[in-house]
Amino acid sequence: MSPTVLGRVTGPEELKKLSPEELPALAGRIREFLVDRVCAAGGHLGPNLGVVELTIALHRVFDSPADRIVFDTGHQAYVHKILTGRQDAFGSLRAAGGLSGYPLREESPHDLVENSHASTALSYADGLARAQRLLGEEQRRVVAVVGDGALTGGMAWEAMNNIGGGDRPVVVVLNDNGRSYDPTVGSLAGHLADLRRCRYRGQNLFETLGFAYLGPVDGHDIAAVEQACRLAAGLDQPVVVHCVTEKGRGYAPAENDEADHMHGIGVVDPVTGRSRGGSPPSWTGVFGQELERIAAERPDVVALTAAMLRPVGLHRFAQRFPERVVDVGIAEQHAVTSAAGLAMGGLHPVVCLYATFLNRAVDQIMMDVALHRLPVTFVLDRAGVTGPDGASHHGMWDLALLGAVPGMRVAAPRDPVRLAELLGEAVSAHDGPTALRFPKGGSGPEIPALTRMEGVDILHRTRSRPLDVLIVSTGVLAGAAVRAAEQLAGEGLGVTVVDPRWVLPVDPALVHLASRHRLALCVEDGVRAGGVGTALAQAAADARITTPVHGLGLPREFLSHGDRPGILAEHGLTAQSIAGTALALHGTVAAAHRPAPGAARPAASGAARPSASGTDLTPSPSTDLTRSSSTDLTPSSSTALAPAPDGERTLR
Ligand SMILES: Cc1ncc(C[n+]2csc(CCOP(=O)(O)OP(=O)(O)O)c2C)c(N)n1
Ligand SMILES: CC(=O)[C@@H](O)[C@H](O)COP(=O)(O)O
Ligand SMILES: [Mg+2]
Repeated sequence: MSPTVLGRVTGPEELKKLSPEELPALAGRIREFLVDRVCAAGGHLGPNLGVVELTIALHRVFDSPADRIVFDTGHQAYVHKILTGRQDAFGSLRAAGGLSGYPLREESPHDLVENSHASTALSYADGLARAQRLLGEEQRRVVAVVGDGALTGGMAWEAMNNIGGGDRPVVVVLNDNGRSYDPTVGSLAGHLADLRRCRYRGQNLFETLGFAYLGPVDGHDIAAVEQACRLAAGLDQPVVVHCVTEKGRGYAPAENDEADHMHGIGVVDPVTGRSRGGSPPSWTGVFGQELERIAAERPDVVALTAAMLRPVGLHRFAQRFPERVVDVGIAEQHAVTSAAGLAMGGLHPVVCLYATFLNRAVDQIMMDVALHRLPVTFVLDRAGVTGPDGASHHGMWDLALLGAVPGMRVAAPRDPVRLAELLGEAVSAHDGPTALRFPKGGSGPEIPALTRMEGVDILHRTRSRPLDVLIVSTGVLAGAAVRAAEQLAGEGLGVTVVDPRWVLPVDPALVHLASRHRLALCVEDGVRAGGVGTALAQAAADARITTPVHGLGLPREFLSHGDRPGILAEHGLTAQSIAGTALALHGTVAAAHRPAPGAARPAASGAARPSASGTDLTPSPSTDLTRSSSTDLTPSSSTALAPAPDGERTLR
């Protein structure tokens, strides 16, 4: 096997020059390359090992980027990246500023769609094919590569309906590894299994819907896939090329991994396929265990997942209560409305999703659940900054979206103890929907409260000082907020840190607390605009409270990939930055209200005042105090500060 065959492929043109005899060696080298790089960086290994030959064939038959190749979901596009000139960038896979784990237009003209949310490729393909026809560019082919899992999504069938009903020659390459859904999940799995066994030649769903059908093709036989694709490319109608592949192929640890053939992995030892170090209990694990405990006492509790049984922590629940867990496939919208039906029927459904995938089902949450005030609990894993999966995976929109849903109560546990407590409260609610959000990764230590006041946990207070700053911390930012308060206390400020636990809608107790302070700062691991800070500012304005309310969170932008701590730091969500922001804001507020007739008004400045302790308390990068502060969420700029009266030194 020539080690240089991979190095020679610097783009599709070079790939096309290889002889058929050289291709098995190329496939072997690509597999070695994938195992080496993905085990070192983490990422999607199994899906890519399964599409090596298929992707080689696609790039030899079609002429990308003139022909449009759209990868559904995009987690299986590593081989495509290798073949389109990006081998050298794999050392930085999924790291900040490095190669994205999904197609990314700025990386290459061969990348069309920046995705990760499944089941969209056929719709893109439909639109691209229509556009080409209208523009007279029909010599360009449109190819959608879609997995059997992605094909369980409703959008895929909305597109199939349109494509099959027309005569646009879209080529649908179905990458069927039979892995991404439980055969009991749906009837589609059974139909594909029948097609794989060449049965039901007279009852082919794709043909019935207006597609030509080529297959089943051995997806690891490059010549066979090439032949089928060339045939498909010559047809003047929509066509499905049904390729049968094996997820994780060619790497024993992935082939033998029962979970999902090493679908998505962290950093692992390439020899064993196992991670080298132990990791602390994950939020997901704590949740799964607690739901199982609750379900043992509450026969009405049922769980739903959209093709993510293990990733959302329901594996053990499913083993123990197989009748009480529903995996709907990649079908978040259906999951939500089906949960509404379960609730109408007298059960308490717990819909377990990644926060980013909640976006798919906002209308269903609003109209099918909330309008009917149904007791459905949404558990949003991977909320906030997720990290290496990038822009489409950060679960940063949920607070803003759910904040708009009438009757929705949202909780954000700060530690595993609160997760258990809040989950219990959520499934005890009978009069409307509830949601719980927590991030990706390890759950961390308990953060005890000093006291609980009207359901709000007081995490820190400086009793002997004036009440300068109220920090409202949401969820896991509590630890950073408390450390920030300790730094601020060292600077002579009186600071209170509270964790409302139920963050939306805003608890009136928070508004009252804000009124006792000169300044309120809300910190959240979500988009700032429309989040908890915005809601608190609105509630304060409605109550005619004049304390300025500032928000510290994520900007309304698509944030690229990197590691979670790095991204949080970049956006001012560390103890140091929270303290710096609070200090700077407090300085501005105090200066603005210092009566100094004749004295020059101090210019508002983004710089924190010099630190007595010598600590650099630079405000967060998102706090620009020289402009009308982008973080000032107080609705009316004319509101004046009303300091707490003298003597009001304790919380009430
Ligand atoms: C809307 C949405 N929900 C859930 C997911 C999580 N997810 C990522 S890949 C995947 C399985 C996809 O299966 P398939 O398309 O067959 O690809 P395979 O991994 O088998 O290659 C799922 C459920 C997603 N990406 N998008
Ligand atoms: C493509 C996709 O949506 C999932 O595979 C996701 O990348 C997994 O993320 P986690 O690694 O956080 O489970
Ligand atoms: Mg699959």
